[in-house]
Amino acid sequence: MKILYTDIAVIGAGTAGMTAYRAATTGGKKTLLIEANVYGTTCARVGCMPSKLLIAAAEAAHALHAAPAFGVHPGQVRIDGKAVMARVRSERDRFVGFVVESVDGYPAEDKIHGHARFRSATQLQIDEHTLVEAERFVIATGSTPIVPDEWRAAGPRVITSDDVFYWDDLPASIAVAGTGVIGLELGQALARLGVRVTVFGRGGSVAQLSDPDVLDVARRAMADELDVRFNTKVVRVVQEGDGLAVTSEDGDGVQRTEQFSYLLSAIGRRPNVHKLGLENTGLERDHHGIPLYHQQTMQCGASAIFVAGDADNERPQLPEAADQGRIAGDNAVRYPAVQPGLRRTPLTIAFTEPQIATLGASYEELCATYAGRFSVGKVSFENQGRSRVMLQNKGMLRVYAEHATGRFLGAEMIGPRAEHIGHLLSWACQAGLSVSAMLDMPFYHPVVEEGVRTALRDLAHQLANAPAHDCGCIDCTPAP
Ligand SMILES: Cc1cc2nc3c(=O)[nH]c(=O)nc-3n(C[C@H](O)[C@H](O)[C@H](O)COP(=O)(O)OP(=O)(O)OC[C@H]3O[C@@H](n4cnc5c(N)ncnc54)[C@H](O)[C@@H]3O)c2cc1C
Ligand SMILES: NC(=O)c1ccc[n+]([C@@H]2O[C@H](COP(=O)([O-])OP(=O)(O)OC[C@H]3O[C@@H](n4cnc5c(N)ncnc54)[C@H](O)[C@@H]3O)[C@@H](O)[C@H]2O)c1
Repeated sequence: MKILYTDIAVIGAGTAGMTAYRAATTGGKKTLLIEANVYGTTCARVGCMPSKLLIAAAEAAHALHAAPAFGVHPGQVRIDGKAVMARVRSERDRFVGFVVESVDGYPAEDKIHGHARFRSATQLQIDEHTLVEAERFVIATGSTPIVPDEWRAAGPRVITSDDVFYWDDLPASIAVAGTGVIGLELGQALARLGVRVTVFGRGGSVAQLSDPDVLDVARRAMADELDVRFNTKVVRVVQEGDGLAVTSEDGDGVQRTEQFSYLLSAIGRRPNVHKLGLENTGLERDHHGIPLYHQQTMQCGASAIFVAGDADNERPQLPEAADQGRIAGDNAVRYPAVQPGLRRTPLTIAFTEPQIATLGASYEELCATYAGRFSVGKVSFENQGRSRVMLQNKGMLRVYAEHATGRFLGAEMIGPRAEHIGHLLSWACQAGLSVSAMLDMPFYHPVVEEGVRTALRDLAHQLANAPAHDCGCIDCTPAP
């Protein structure tokens, strides 16, 4: 076996790994980037970009469907599934091309192809061909969609989001298991493109939401348009002809078997920390097998091993993979004199319609750590002026602030323009603004942001006139 010596070895050439590699080489260290699969990143190849391309097509179809309510009649609408998927794939390939071009620019001697596995805290084995001796390591191995074995046994019609973006036509029907971000984004987009879709949620969760009031509105908003069945689990999947028979069971134990072309397993993603030989490193790990690490330095214990991106499962989103990769790469260079890097205010956006955003501390986190010490303000978008003008008057925003100081802590929402409102509020949160300082900011008219002002006014009123928010017994309600 070939033996290579290097300062830093980065495992995984996704967003986190590429950012770590660039930080490490910029820091003047000899660095190897090891990738088991094809280059191009999850985000560009099968994640953020192709999913948003599919959603963009779905929005175009939906705009035509919604037009008659404004007195605009587009006539017969025809969705050409082959053309939809051709654009998704060709634009996706363009984005992937840019990433591959970047990797092509890295010196050939810095890149190794193969599956990396720790043999010790200083040595990796790559497949059966190479041993890498390194002083420092960055684990940036990403995550993999979860598919229960009993579903997988039903054959190739049980798929994950990875498969959708390789279709060359839209299917007739699909069952989606999971009401997380992937299940709802893809389920709604496919339904808008004329596919018969049923989404099964084993509980009542909706994407990343935890606030019970927002969740309640979100469940209704999703069910208004989509066949989404909460508290209904998939209990059996059997191949039948060239499709599947999917049996589900609702909260009353009533079972129902229906036929679909596919079942999309969207029940979460598992960090790729297994089959990595972490047991040979001496690192302390949590019950998922993820090494314990410091959230500001990304360092695993006091070791020379750092972790970044979906692999640590802390905030599995693209901007986080980039931030964490940079911090891990910088600190691998500085090791042992590691430094805290910039971790930003948490922000998540689901590109459903209405969009869903959370930022800062979630309601669930506040109830766990701030119970009785925060206040809540809210607005419904039902009668919000601009939202009604656009016929997008669905949703709710709840905003949170520290009771003693009025400092803004976070928000959860489903509603129009949530991708922009999420940014606006997360910037206020990171800047440490108080609710009164936020209310001093300009608000134009007529804009959806006037709804944000209504929620903040309500929050200011709660801060001044009401006792701090009592979360009640959140343990008494069933888990989503
Ligand atoms: C359908 C979908 C939609 C999404 N939409 C969004 C969105 O809109 N916005 C957003 O912010 N985020 C979104 N995400 C999440 C985002 O894509 C991920 O958080 C991000 O891509 C993770 O980057 P990463 O570098 O951690 O992992 P990856 O890009 O997956 O990179 C990990 C790499 O490590 C390699 N690897 C694994 N194990 C080994 C090993 N042992 N040896 C060598 N190589 C190995 C893998 O082959 C892979 O190339 C979406 C994800 C999905 C699936
Ligand atoms: N817009 C975005 O930023 C975006 C889009 C897509 C994905 N992502 C990232 O990808 C990650 C993974 O997404 P996801 O939707 O797969 O996971 P998720 O964790 O968001 O949701 C999984 C859902 O499946 C349910 N579930 C779990 N086990 C189940 C089972 N056995 N049967 C039925 N339901 C079950 C869970 O209750 C949950 O509602 C997300 O955490 C997110 O960070 C982000």
